[in-house]
Amino acid sequence: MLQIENLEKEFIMHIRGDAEIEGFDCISFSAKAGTLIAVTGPSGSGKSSLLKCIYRTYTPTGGHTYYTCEDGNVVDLAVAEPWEIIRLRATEIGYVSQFFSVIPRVSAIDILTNTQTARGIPSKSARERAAEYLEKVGISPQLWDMYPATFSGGEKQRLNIANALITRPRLLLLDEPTASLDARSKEWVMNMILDLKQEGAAMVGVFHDEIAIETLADWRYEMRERQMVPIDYKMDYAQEELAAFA
Ligand SMILES: Nc1ncnc2c1ncn2[C@@H]1O[C@H](COP(=O)(O)OP(=O)(O)OP(=O)(O)O)[C@@H](O)[C@H]1O
Repeated sequence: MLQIENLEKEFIMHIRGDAEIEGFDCISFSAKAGTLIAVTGPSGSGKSSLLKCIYRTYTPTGGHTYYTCEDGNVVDLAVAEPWEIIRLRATEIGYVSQFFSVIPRVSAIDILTNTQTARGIPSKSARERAAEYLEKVGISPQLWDMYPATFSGGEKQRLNIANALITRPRLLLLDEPTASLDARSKEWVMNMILDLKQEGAAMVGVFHDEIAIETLADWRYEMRERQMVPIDYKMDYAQEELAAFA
């Protein structure tokens, strides 16, 4: 469903005399329907930038991100027109950011309701589903009509995840979805991610949490020296590729 070929990103800082900051180089991997690719690696190695390049928050410097749409068409997200990216984000591709930017003066239940009505779902069923998802991620009913600006970090993160999952995306990008969650919240969130995976979604997620990786990931890569190296013992070819890299 997602085939990434030689994707690269370099940041040119025009206001700093065109200084170059290295992102990543020559990244290739694929994510099939119903699988999750976990990306690990040290801080600053380019993990979030990779997800942002796939989602096209950042424009890659080179390479391809072939995505097979629900209608069977293949779109190269790396070079697709902005209108196409907006359309796919509205219908098929979800993203859970590392930090949730709260919409001011919109309640938690309205955020989840609006996400669905914007996709044409009637408001009554959208609201019912919003309540169901708030319950699933363990947000107390007394908070449903509150503004998330006052929520704890973990509550904001759970709302963030519910907001991405409620649209049932076919491709989901997750940037440290279980960071800042306690064990119980982590379990709720992991179960919801597993449900979506079983429905056939393809996922790429940045993780630091070993339990989440063990529970959710089918393939595991590490960002090392600007490249993505397979490190999962479950993968037959991983050792070979690792040997070639060393
Ligand atoms: N918009 C940007 N402009 C310039 N440099 C950027 C930008 N975004 C990221 N970078 C740089 O790219 C490098 C990789 O950053 P990135 O956020 O992708 O790392 P990361 O592996 O996700 O780190 P962490 O685990 O700490 O979140 C860093 O050196 C960062 O400063």
